[in-house]
Amino acid sequence: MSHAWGYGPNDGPDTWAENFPVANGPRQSPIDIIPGHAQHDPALKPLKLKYDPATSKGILNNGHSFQVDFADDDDSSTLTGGPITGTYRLRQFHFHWGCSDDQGSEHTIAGTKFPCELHLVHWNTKYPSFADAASQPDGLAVVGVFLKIGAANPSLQKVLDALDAIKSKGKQTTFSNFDPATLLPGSLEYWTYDGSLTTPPLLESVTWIVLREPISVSPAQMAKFRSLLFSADGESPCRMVDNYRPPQPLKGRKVRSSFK
Ligand SMILES: COc1ccc(C[C@@]2(O)NC(=S)NC2=O)c(OC)c1
Ligand SMILES: [Zn+2]
Repeated sequence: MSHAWGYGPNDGPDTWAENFPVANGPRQSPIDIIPGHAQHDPALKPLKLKYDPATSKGILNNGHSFQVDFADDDDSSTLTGGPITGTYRLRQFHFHWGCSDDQGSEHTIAGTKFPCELHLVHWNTKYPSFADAASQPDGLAVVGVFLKIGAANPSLQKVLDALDAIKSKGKQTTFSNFDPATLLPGSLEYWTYDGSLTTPPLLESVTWIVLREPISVSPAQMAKFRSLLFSADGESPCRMVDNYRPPQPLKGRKVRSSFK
């Protein structure tokens, strides 16, 4: 049985627990990060992100967001270091955004919302596949990057230029030779905590690594995100906006920082 879920008044985040009871679990994401409550952990290692542009394959409108998918059959594009042990392979990246520039991110910083948030999804190679890893408590590691209104971002523009080809749900096209490292800020300082996927099935398998420094996005570039549709061809058009889950209860979890 397919459990249709979305971000609207009848199928949005407040309804997800009906079909996915883990929505009320002990390690749900996103959260509101309060910098003064985070504890600096000097044992945390620097993040090491090694990405090969040759691994980028395609870009897809999945009806909830859009994602850029990567070849993950070897260790060409990986995350190591940081709070994780071992090697995690890059699987995909995607975004969450709002209907206006005053909302859209999933994580918030002392209540502050950003207009957009990038998620770079990696899976633990101690497991045989992404699908196996997604059900394990140490299976995934997601790097979250905030987007803040400012100058137009040339690297992001390469991604946005592909959106006309994937306007509606189910559309995809090739997206080759893209280096996701060009979407990272200058500093890789981060907060980290144990959490979950932020859409159904909301699996509690994510080590979150949220970067402190945002990247820039222009108002015109935000308008491009909002040109996408949740709906498929032939359905009544529904603009893809506000595809974010609000912060969830911390339930005693500690948030650590890699910086003082
Ligand atoms: C079954 O595996 C899944 C399912 C959904 C997502 C997407 C998402 O729920 N997770 C994050 S993080 N943001 C999201 O929107 C996923 O991403 C790793 C993996
Ligand atoms: Zn996400």
